[in-house]
Amino acid sequence: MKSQHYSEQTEGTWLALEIGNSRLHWALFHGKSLNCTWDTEYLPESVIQQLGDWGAEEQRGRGAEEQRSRGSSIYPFPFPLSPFPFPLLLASVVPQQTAIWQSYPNVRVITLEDIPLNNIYPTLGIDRALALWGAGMSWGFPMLVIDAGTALTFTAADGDKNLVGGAILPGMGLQLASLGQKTGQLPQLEVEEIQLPPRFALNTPQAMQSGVIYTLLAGIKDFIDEWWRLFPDGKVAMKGGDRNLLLSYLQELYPAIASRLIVEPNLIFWGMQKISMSR
Ligand SMILES: Nc1ncnc2c1ncn2[C@@H]1O[C@H](COP(=O)(O)OP(=O)(O)O)[C@@H](O)[C@H]1O
Ligand SMILES: CC(C)(COP(=O)(O)O)[C@@H](O)C(=O)NCCC(=O)O
Ligand SMILES: [K+]
Repeated sequence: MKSQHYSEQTEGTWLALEIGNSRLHWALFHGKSLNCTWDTEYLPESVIQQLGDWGAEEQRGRGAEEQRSRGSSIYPFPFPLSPFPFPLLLASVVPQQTAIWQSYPNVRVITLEDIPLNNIYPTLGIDRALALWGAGMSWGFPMLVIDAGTALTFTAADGDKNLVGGAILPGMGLQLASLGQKTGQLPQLEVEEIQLPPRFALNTPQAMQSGVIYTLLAGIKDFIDEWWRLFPDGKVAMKGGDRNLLLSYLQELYPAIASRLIVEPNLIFWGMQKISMSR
């Protein structure tokens, strides 16, 4: 569990949770200021229920630190929380997970209605809408967001905050995993922080890496080229667990594109911040 600096201030403190298809993404806010972020695995339902119990214990005067040592070993916070439970703003693209988080004592689930983009279609992923809103409101529209997560998504809005649309494809991890799972002879590979593989590979793992990486990069370049043809001054922001690896490859293969990218892991949290401020 990786965390940034945490300060001991609790006034107007709230938690933001984005539930992706691979893991949970957390942020702690004091009012509108983002204090720290961290990622965890999905939590067992019993732990989520325990969070409410911890809140009650806290009110009876037991410290969160003590609860952490007594309680479950799966304590989801990189610091003691007190007073607890903080209000939780939740955005999820995993309905089963959304359902089990309803037991959290003070939760508000963000829906597409909360996001002031025009032309949204009803099944648009809330993570895509929030990231686009957070990026556009922070860096300006027109904005194209590339989310290099479980799925790799492109999501764009024009200068009037109208959704232009986007695209969805399997992310790097998913492409490698599906090759391993759906074939008889290909190994299970995971995303590794490796140098660009040889384009024409002479062994199986490198052939899989070459195929996935070079076609992914060519596809990203093609979408960005088309975006700039439509919106020459349009901005491009990239987020998601594979963003840094993809950025390093883009810097090597397409430096002119890489130099114009805004790479920012917290786009969804900026979107949540804007929404929480306008309520
Ligand atoms: N600790 C980790 N757990 C899972 N995925 C990780 C981790 N660190 C890096 N990744 C990369 O992040 C990608 C998933 O991106 P992420 O933005 O976390 O997904 P999601 O938001 O869909 O849950 C995977 O393809 C993987 O390569
Ligand atoms: C495309 C997604 C699966 C991406 O999820 P992620 O990889 O970020 O976990 C998610 O945004 C989703 O379920 N979208 C609904 C369909 C749509 O956006 O059109
Ligand atoms: K995501």
